[in-house]
Amino acid sequence: MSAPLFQISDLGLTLPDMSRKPLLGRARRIEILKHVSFDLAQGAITGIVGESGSGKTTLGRVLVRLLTPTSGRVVFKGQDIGRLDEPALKPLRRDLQMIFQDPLSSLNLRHTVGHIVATPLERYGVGNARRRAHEALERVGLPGDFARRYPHELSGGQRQRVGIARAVALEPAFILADEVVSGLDVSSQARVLALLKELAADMNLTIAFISHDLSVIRSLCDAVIVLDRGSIVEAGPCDQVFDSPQSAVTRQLIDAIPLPEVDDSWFDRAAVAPA
Ligand SMILES: Nc1ncnc2c1ncn2[C@@H]1O[C@H](COP(=O)(O)OP(=O)(O)OP(=O)(O)O)[C@@H](O)[C@H]1O
Repeated sequence: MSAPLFQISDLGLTLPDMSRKPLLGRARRIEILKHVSFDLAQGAITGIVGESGSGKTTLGRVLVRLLTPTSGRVVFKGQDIGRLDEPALKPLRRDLQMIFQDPLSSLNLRHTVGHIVATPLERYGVGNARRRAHEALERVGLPGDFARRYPHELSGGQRQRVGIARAVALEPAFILADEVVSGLDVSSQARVLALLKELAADMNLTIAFISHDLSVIRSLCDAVIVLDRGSIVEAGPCDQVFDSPQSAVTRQLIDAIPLPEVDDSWFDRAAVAPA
């Protein structure tokens, strides 16, 4: 088995508490992440779940080093990126990509889709940026004339594909996907999830997938981490955690999964169906 892409040990993060008036001019600090330790296996999709405010997004932002940990180690490809300054991080940034929840706010609406996907490639000095952008768009199922369109001319699912194309065009080692299907209808959700699964397998991509929707996590992820108030309460292979949850927090989250909607016609069909 290959070494984990990420090894996180005893990670802690405190931030100034902006919700309260600073005492003597200094904001009180609050502990957002506490003693967080886990590995992310190379090529695996790991779900990060937990109630609102449990620290999912904060943890994700530490993984892509948008936030600097206060304590502990965040070892990525053998280097503790929590300790690196921006110049030292620069060569690693291409490997650490993000896909956002709301593609409309993360895409520059004044530019064509082709330009949006090509821009990071140009910034990293990748040759043939335009051609590679077209290839990335084809890879996510947006061929031909999509490169010439503008984000407002696309559906929500198509816009999310542009965000995915922009990330995968850089051929990163890791993608953080934070609530990326929450804004989509059920069939677009299913198509985007299938695409992520296919890309992870084809490109040996490691993905951390943050979601409040456990049914989505179950259908997509290999492993899952359950957070509660900034700490991990349970982690393991997805089937194991869902089939025999060990923590009360996990059980509550699983119990809260809504049952699929069943209308009257379902009962009619069930009544006439052979046993
Ligand atoms: N910049 C910040 N300054 C102070 N507190 C913060 C900051 N960012 C987040 N927090 C707090 O940290 C905690 C974790 O927030 P985070 O956004 O990571 O949770 P989450 O699990 O992603 O929640 P949600 O599912 O609602 O998005 C929350 O209590 C939040 O209020």
